[in-house]
Amino acid sequence: MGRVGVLLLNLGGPDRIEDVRPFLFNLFSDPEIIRLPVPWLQKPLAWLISSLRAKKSQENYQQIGGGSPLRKITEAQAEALEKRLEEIGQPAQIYIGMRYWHPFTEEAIARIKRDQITKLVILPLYPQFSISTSGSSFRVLEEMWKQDPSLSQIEYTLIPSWYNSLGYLQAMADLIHQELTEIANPDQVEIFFSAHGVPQSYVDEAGDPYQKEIEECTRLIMKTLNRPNPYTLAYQSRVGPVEWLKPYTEDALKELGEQGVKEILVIPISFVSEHIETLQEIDIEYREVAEEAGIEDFHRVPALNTHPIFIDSLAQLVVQSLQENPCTFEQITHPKKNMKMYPQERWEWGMTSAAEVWNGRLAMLGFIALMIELITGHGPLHLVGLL
Ligand SMILES: C=CC1=C(C)c2cc3[nH]c(cc4nc(cc5[nH]c(cc1n2)c(C)c5CCC(=O)O)C(CCC(=O)O)=C4C)c(C)c3C=C
Ligand SMILES: [Fe+2]
Ligand SMILES: [Fe+2]
Repeated sequence: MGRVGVLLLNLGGPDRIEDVRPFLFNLFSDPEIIRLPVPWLQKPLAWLISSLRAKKSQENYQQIGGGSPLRKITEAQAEALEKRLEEIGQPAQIYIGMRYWHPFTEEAIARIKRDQITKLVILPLYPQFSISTSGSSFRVLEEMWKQDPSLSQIEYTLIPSWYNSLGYLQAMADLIHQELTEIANPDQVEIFFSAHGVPQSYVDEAGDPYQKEIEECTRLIMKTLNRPNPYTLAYQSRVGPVEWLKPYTEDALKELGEQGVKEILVIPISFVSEHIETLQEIDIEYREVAEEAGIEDFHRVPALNTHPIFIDSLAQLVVQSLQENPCTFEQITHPKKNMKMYPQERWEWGMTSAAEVWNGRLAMLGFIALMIELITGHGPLHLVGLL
C-alpha cells in the first residue's frame, strides 16, 4: 500500500498568553471566518479586531491556566490513534495540521513530503462540516496542492464529516451515560446540547450544511443514548453584530430557567477536545447565566479527548476511507449544490463592475471609520460588542 499517513486537521489555539493576539490575527485573516466582499480589507480588519479583542481574550485564557490545551490534547489523540491503527493492522504515520496556530497545516505538509508518504487520509477533528472549520482547512490544502506539483504524487482522500459514525455516537452516549449515573434523579435532567454557532448567512446564503449536520447529530446521539430525558439544542460563542444560528445558548438557558427546569447536563458537540469554549465559556460564563436563571444544578459532560471508543472510531474511519474511492478537494470545495466555499469570488454584490466600485468606496469609508474607532475607543464595533 505504500507509506500511509493520516493528517488530523484542527483549529489550533494559543499555547501562551503572548500568542493570543497573533492567533486572533490569523483567525480573523481567514475569509471563511469574516466573509468580506473585498479581499484587501481582510488583513487591516484582522489586525484591528485582533489588537482590540486581545485583552478580553487573554483574560479568558488566563482563567483556564494561561493558554489553550488544544495542542497537547490533539497530540495525545494523534498518539492514541497511531497506536490503535497499529493494533488493528493498519500502520500509519499521524500528522497534525492546525489552521491558526502551531503546528500549522503548512508544517504538517512539509513533514509529509519529507517522510515520502504516498497515501494520505485527511481527517478533520470536527465531527460536523462547516465552511468555517473543515472547509477552511480544505481550502488551504487545495491551494497547496495547486501551487506544489510534487504533492500530486500523494494519493489523498478527504473525510468531510463523520458526526453519524457509529463509534463516535457510542462514545458520546457513553460519556453522557457515565455523567448521568452520578446524578440522583437522572431521568429528570434536561440534556442541553451546546454547539458552536456560525452566522445564519453561512447556512442561508452560502449553503453551509453545518446546522443540518448538528441537528441530525443530536438526534442520533439521543437515539444511541436511548433514555427518556428531554433535550434542547442551542448555539454558543457568537462573535460580532450579525445574526447567528439560534437559539443562542444564553437565551435557551434563561428560557429553561423560566420553565422551572432545575438541573441540566451540558454537552458540547462541535468539538472533540477541551478548549477555551468548554473550560471558560461553558464552565464559567454559562454556568453563571444558568444559576441566575434559577437552574440549581449545572453539570457538563467532558470532551471526548482520548476516549478509547472515540479513538477506535477514528481508526475505523481511516481504514474505511482507504478502502473506498478517494474523496477529492474538487468534490467538497466545488460541490454541485449551491455551496459558496470561496466568499470573495462568489458573493453576488462583487459581480458587476458598478458594484465593485461601490464596494471599494464603502470599504474605504469603513476603513476610515475603523481607524477612528481604534484611536478613540468609541464607535459601532464597540457598541455591538465585536471589540
Ligand atoms: C466547530 C467548531 C467551531 C466553529 C464552527 C467556529 C466558528 C467560528 N469561530 C469564530 C470566532 C472565534 N473562534 C475562536 C476560538 C475557537 N473556535 C473554535 C471552534 C469553532 N469555531 C475553537 C475550538 C476555538 C478555541 C481554540 C482554543 O484556543 O482553545 C475565537 C478565539 C477565542 C475568543 O477570543 O473568543 C474566536 C474569536 C467565528 C467568527 C466563527 C464562524 C464564522
Ligand atoms: Fe471559533
Ligand atoms: Fe468561538
